[in-house]
Amino acid sequence: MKSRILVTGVNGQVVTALREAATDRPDVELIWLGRPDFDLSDTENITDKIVAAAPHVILSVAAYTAVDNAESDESTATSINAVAVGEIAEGAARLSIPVIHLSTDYVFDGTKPSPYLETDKPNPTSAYGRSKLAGEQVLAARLQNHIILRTAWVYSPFGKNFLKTMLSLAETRDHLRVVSDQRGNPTSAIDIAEALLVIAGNLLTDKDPGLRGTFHMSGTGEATWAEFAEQIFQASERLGGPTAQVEHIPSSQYPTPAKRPANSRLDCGKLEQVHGVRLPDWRSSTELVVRRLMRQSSN
Ligand SMILES: NC(=O)C1=CN([C@@H]2O[C@H](COP(=O)(O)OP(=O)(O)OC[C@H]3O[C@@H](n4cnc5c(N)ncnc54)[C@H](O)[C@@H]3O)[C@@H](O)[C@H]2O)C=CC1
Repeated sequence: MKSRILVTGVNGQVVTALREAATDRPDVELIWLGRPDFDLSDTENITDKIVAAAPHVILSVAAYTAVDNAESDESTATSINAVAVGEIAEGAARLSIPVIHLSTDYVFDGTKPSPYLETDKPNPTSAYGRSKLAGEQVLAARLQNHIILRTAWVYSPFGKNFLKTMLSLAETRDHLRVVSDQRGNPTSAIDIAEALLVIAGNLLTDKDPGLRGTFHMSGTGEATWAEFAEQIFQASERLGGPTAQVEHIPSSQYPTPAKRPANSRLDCGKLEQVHGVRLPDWRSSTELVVRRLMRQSSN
């Protein structure tokens, strides 16, 4: 029997990667609920629509992801990232199915000197981080059969992300100033999508409570944004694409409305131990994404 997997969102980085990942999986039937028919800011109808779709598992991917805009629009961010997640949990509870929910490194304040563990206390410093933490809490309170997967620094050939911004800026500039006092784990949406399908399979075949709960899932290896940019340009230059010199600057020289954690690194050992999932090294995945974008632009 095919696993019927409901994904929230119809586009965006991870959703698009999931569409691709499912195309060569005859054992998986992906269904999407997204705008305009399914709007997470219209929290009234979410539960009924989920129940009507009758999935075996839900991948809760869609979110209000405009980190800086959330500072001046926290109520919308909270409605989409937390209140709606409670309604998704309610739908799952009615169907007795699991929810796998994506969350973020921004639930932490970044003051820890080493990678964050699932047991570390969240302390978000931004409105977006607070809204995502509230989503985690509402899900955990309403549905035992859940996984919260915190990821970070997502990039891909799709949608908007740092990697695509760097390549596009390098088309017109030969020198870029990039923040070098924030450290994290760049994570490819393509790798996230593959992992989500494995983890969904694990939940559908095994009722063990040990497989449920909160897990960290980011690319293997770490970087600052400046180092990430340098790696992108190295790959791009090798493949005949645009490149630029990267000047390392402190965050104080690149002020943003939302405060970002200085340390975003996530310890992903628990996910590997419990689910057998370890995402590839961020450098090799960066190369793959740059390669794909180069191919697309030459077609
Ligand atoms: N992008 C990043 O660097 C990180 C993302 N995450 C989390 O990963 C998940 C996926 O992120 P991305 O794919 O990068 O996001 P994205 O911004 O590329 O896509 C967001 C998706 O949410 C949908 N969406 C937004 N508002 C909606 C609404 N009111 N109703 C229905 N759908 C709505 C969009 O249509 C889109 O499908 C999100 O839950 C995000 O919080 C976690 C850590 C880092």
